[in-house]
Amino acid sequence: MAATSGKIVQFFFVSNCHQQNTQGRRDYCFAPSRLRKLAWTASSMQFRTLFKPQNHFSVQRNFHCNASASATAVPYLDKTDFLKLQNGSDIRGVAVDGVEGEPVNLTEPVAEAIGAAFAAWLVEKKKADASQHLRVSIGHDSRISAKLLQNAISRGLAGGGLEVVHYGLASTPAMFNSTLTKNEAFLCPADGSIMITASHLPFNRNGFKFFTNAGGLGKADIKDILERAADIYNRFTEESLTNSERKASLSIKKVDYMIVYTSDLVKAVRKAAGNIEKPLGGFHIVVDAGNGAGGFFAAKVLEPLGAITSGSQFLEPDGLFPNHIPNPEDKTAMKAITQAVLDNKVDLGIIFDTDVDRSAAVDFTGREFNRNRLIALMAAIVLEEHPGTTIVTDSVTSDGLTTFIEKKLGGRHHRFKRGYKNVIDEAIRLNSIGEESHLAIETSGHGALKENHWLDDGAYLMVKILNKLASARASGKGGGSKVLTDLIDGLQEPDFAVELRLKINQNHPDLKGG
Ligand SMILES: O=P(O)(O)OC[C@H]1O[C@H](O)[C@H](O)[C@@H](O)[C@@H]1O
Repeated sequence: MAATSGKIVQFFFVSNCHQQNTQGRRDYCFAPSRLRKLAWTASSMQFRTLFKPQNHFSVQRNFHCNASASATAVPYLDKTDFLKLQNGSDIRGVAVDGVEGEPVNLTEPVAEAIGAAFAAWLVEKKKADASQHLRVSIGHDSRISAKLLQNAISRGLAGGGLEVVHYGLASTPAMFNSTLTKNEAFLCPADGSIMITASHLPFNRNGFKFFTNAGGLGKADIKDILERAADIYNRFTEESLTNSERKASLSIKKVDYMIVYTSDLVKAVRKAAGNIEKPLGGFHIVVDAGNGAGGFFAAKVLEPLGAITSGSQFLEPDGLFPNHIPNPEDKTAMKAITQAVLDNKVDLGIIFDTDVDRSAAVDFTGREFNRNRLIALMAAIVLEEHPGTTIVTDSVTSDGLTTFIEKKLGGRHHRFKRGYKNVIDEAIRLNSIGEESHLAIETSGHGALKENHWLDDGAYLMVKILNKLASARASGKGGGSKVLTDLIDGLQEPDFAVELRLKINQNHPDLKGG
């Protein structure tokens, strides 16, 4: 294996893979813990490409992974191992081996147990009896471990008696949307939905976000599911694993749900523009999907609306994220989309994170609409529609933003705990106690609107911005994205802002008892 720079790492999936050495011998690899039962099949797929992923390791893609686990190997894990996979209201773990100090903990059997646990949780939640076949939709982003985890979690769901529908490459907001859509031709609505993603985290991570039509699952639900998963996992037998695999092979269906989701976005822009077929005709807009799942936005949303999208970049899914981290909070990512805007002399640039629940934009001069500026822009748009409404944001927003929302726009700025689910739940709570709020948004680029079912959707935020562009032109105001820039005129910006994130060791003795 040759190195081009830095450290050489050969990546392989620990849970269910083998590497083939030069003599053609297969070396099986498993998580280094107490093995209770062990047997994997060896059907394989192989990748051989030299590339340089986002973490600057030089890596030769040379690994072989089973498409399915046919039988019965589960190393012993206890409840705490499962609970460590909780990341707020998501599940996140390491799914690909090879990064020093980051052993795989999101293996296929673990994912299968989580699927079975979600099935049991959902049946209980929906008070479904055995005759009702609840339906769960599953989508994933571009990560290299996506397919294996999809198949594993599907086995858990199918084993639990649920109908499983695969959407393939999808966005997180589309998955939530599938629980709301009523369209039997696309097997909707789904009773539950799972997005396989670790958002903007490095390529070796992966995880799950869960939805019902009531929204994303909260922290308590995730803990409940992980506790159930630990019990299920340690009760796995050869027979139960074979049975769930058989059920999965008989029951999994596939649909291209992104057709429904993207056409809803297109309809929303057309409607806001007074039912014009191509309200973005003549606008030149570039998209940077960072090789995540958001590439659809150029061809499936902007182009049908009439926009030119040439110069868009990193639209092809590549789970090694070879160009930049797909995250609008990341400086390199913002620099990349800004450069694309300036090089192509376009009206607007749009950037998404890997699973498209975060977004940001760049105006024609290269000015970034991210962090406080994105919130100010969205607040200006929403406050025009709902004068006086409360804008709920995360806690690290600037005082200049508060002044802008309250003094210039006439709204109220309600700062709350960081975390997209926290700000959304807070906005819903405020409405329930009589304080009107139409927007919950974070500096991270996550944002949800009341008019869109509080769906945390980076693509919908961009739709609101596109509506503004289209309506400004329809009313005779030209100037491309200047209309957006003008909306945040008067926003005071901090001269200097730096964010420090401290790694806290949860097991440190100083944290005990306090
Ligand atoms: O799902 P993600 O895009 O990773 O975001 C989930 C959360 O990640 C981090 O904790 C950020 O600080 C939060 O602002 C964000 O809500």
